[in-house]
Amino acid sequence: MRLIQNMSTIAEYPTSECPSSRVIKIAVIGGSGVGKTALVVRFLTRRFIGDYERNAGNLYSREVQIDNEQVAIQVQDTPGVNVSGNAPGCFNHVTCSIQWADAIVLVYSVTDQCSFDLIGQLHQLVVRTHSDRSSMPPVILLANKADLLHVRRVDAQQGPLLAAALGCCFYEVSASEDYSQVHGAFHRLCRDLAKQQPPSLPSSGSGAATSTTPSTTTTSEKRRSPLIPRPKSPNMQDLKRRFKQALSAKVRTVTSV
Ligand SMILES: Nc1nc2c(ncn2[C@@H]2O[C@H](COP(=O)(O)OP(=O)(O)OP(=O)(O)O)[C@@H](O)[C@H]2O)c(=O)[nH]1
Repeated sequence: MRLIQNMSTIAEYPTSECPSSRVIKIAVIGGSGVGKTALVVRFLTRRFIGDYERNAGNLYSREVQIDNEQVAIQVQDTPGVNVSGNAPGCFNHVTCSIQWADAIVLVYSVTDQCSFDLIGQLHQLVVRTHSDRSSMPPVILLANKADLLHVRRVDAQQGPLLAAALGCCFYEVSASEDYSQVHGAFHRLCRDLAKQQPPSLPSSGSGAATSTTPSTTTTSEKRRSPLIPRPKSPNMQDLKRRFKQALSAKVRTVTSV
């Protein structure tokens, strides 16, 4: 029960009610099962939760302190992309999330060579999606599941080489074992973004995605089309339900031992 209450600290703010002057939007993209949800939840709550249903795309928000400034972070978790091809809805969601975001986190798992091979294509998608803009959003590359050494399939050198080729920062992390690595990667991205964006007035409605009042939009929002739909509405009920499921599964395991 306490855990579930703590989850409410991932607060959601319709942007009009957001107390922060700055809103940072991050999209997390990668292959299926690479640990995108685990990473997002780890960053936002410090907790690792092992059991997730396949993610259809949830938006998480919370307030964090960056360089003595209160910043609202919105993180869009996107459906996993498959090498074998996804339903068009998945690509629409991913593309939409890329359009919406101020920064992109590309994720692969060190246990899954296919997820590594996908990164080049996903980076291309980011480049194409932002081709009409003057600048690319900052991108970082995360190699997740570093704790699973015995089933590693992607060499440790491959990640940094790919990141250098793509011109982005690289972090090898483990959502399950090490909070500080995960926090370090996301926090650095937020700091870089916060430096780029001047503090702005709270934006209207649900942000860039649905803004129809250019006079109140932020600098980063001005770059974006008002026609871009917001990827997917926040769904805390869904997250709390998953939390309950994970907890009751653990209780069942304990009582059956
Ligand atoms: N050992 C280990 N397992 C992890 C790690 N991160 C995630 N997992 C596990 O990997 C599985 C998939 O994690 P998710 O966070 O659901 O992955 P996802 O990328 O959101 O998956 P989709 O929603 O299907 O695309 C879960 O069983 C997690 O417990 C990690 O760092 N180490």
